[in-house]
Amino acid sequence: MAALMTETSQEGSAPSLASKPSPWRRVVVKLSGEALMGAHSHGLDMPTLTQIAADLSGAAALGVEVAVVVGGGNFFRGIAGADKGIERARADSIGMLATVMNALALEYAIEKQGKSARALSAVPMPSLCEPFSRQAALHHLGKGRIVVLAGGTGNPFFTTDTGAALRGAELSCDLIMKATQVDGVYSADPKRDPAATRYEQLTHDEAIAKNLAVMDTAAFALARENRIPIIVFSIREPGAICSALQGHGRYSLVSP
Ligand SMILES: Nc1ncnc2c1ncn2[C@@H]1O[C@H](COP(=O)(O)OP(=O)(O)OP(=O)(O)O)[C@@H](O)[C@H]1O
Ligand SMILES: O=c1ccn([C@@H]2O[C@H](COP(=O)(O)O)[C@@H](O)[C@H]2O)c(=O)[nH]1
Repeated sequence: MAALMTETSQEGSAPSLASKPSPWRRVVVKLSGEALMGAHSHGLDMPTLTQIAADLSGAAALGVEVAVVVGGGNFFRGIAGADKGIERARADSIGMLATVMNALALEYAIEKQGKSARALSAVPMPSLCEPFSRQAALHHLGKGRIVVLAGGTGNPFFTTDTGAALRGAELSCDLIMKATQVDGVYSADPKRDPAATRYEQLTHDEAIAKNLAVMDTAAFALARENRIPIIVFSIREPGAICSALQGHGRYSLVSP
């Protein structure tokens, strides 16, 4: 396990995780729904799903217990539905269903890699997958299975970022890995502001105070309260999850 915390410097200028006193034992990966659509404008791209499933399997092979909270932005976001006139709580229900679709696809793709996986949903739908419970998740993690968590928190008016922070806390994860479209936390949304500058390291307090919207405030606050560090990195790079776990690659570290 200590091998995960390599003493070598990273390829980029991101901060070293090598100084963390204990190695990563259990992590929660927040996987953007949009990451699953590849070059398409929505939906699932099988080669991309396969690549991410291989990366997650590789992470488990490093000896890390891996839980994945999957987003739904490739299919539906509640806020977008509300903008079109759907009552927000109802729109969020549709959004949560989107995350279940992604979780089922990801569970399948991981199993195709020869790695055992279990999808657990915060919105019970037992004919499709197991309902989420802390006990069930810990049981599967203990068996070495990759746990794919669907439905976010199970409640409207939240996002899967908050779901990841919540599951990170209740499953005693020692790291939240935000696998997204950008390679770190910026001073502003880099997709909208080309002058935005990238942080190598910052605190939860700074992320909240400066309203850095790569994750929502509730997620940053929950992680801060439970003293869980977050790394933000681009999932577009093949093997990005394994690299980040080994302290390589480009990421921003958010820590207490
Ligand atoms: N300060 C910032 N630093 C970095 N990215 C930011 C910042 N502010 C906004 N963003 C945007 O946040 C996005 C990531 O969060 P977003 O919530 O959109 O996606 P997600 O939660 O990863 O996944 P999903 O596709 O499932 O909704 C980035 O792609 C980036 O454009
Ligand atoms: O706890 C939650 C998590 C998610 N939702 C709804 O699902 C969509 C998709 O999730 P993303 O985090 O945006 O990928 C989200 O927009 C919400 O509508 C939810 O209601 N509760």
